[in-house]
Amino acid sequence: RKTKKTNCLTFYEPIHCHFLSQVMLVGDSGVGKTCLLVRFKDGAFLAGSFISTVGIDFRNKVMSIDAVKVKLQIWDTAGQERFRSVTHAYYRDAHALLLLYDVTNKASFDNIRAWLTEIHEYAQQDVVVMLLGNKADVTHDRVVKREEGEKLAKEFGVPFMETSAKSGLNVELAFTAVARELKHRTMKEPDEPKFQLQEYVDKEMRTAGCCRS
Ligand SMILES: Nc1nc2c(ncn2[C@@H]2O[C@H](COP(=O)(O)OP(=O)(O)OP(=O)(O)O)[C@@H](O)[C@H]2O)c(=O)[nH]1
Repeated sequence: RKTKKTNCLTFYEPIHCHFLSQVMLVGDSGVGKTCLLVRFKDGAFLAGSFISTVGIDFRNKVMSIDAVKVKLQIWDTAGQERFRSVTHAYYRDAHALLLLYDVTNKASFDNIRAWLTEIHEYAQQDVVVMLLGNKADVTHDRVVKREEGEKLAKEFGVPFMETSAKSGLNVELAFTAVARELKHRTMKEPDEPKFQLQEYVDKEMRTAGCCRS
């Protein structure tokens, strides 16, 4: 039996099943969007001087979710204000948005409300949004507590976790969770319950024994 939106043969050949999803990284300049993507794609950290993204860049990564191949096309957007009109044009086609702030930069956290307004204005209504507090490896210069991130995410009804492109903390998990949500939305049976993204990440973090104090 073929599913409607994909070319998946769900019962007979699940491994041949695949679909493409667009995931967009957004947030202020310098929060670590490019580094998060490089960590996810190549397993490395871009140390050294900070080169700001110009316009938009993208990379693909195929993930296997329950024997289904989910190809993520990940768009790394420029956080700088002067490229905003370029990024606006891409929102409409995004299936998921990873919205980042930097836990060592209060302004990047305060700007999350403005980013969410912009998402509301330009993205599809049912877009998956996840808030990420990046640079969680930094201890001495941290100015945004994890609880503050959780509170803001709750207020806007979006899932949340802290990440570190430097140490790799929760990077794979953030993309896996989004890929699972997208796979679920695309392939779910009518009577199947909704995928609970926050529950999934909390459970995975508990299993890994990390990140919740
Ligand atoms: N300690 C630490 N530094 C990080 C982390 N992620 C990124 N950085 C540093 O933060 C700076 C900015 O990272 P980028 O990934 O280029 O930031 P960006 O959000 O892509 O910036 P724009 O392209 O201007 O939008 C770089 O100097 C990185 O080395 C992290 O998780 N921990």
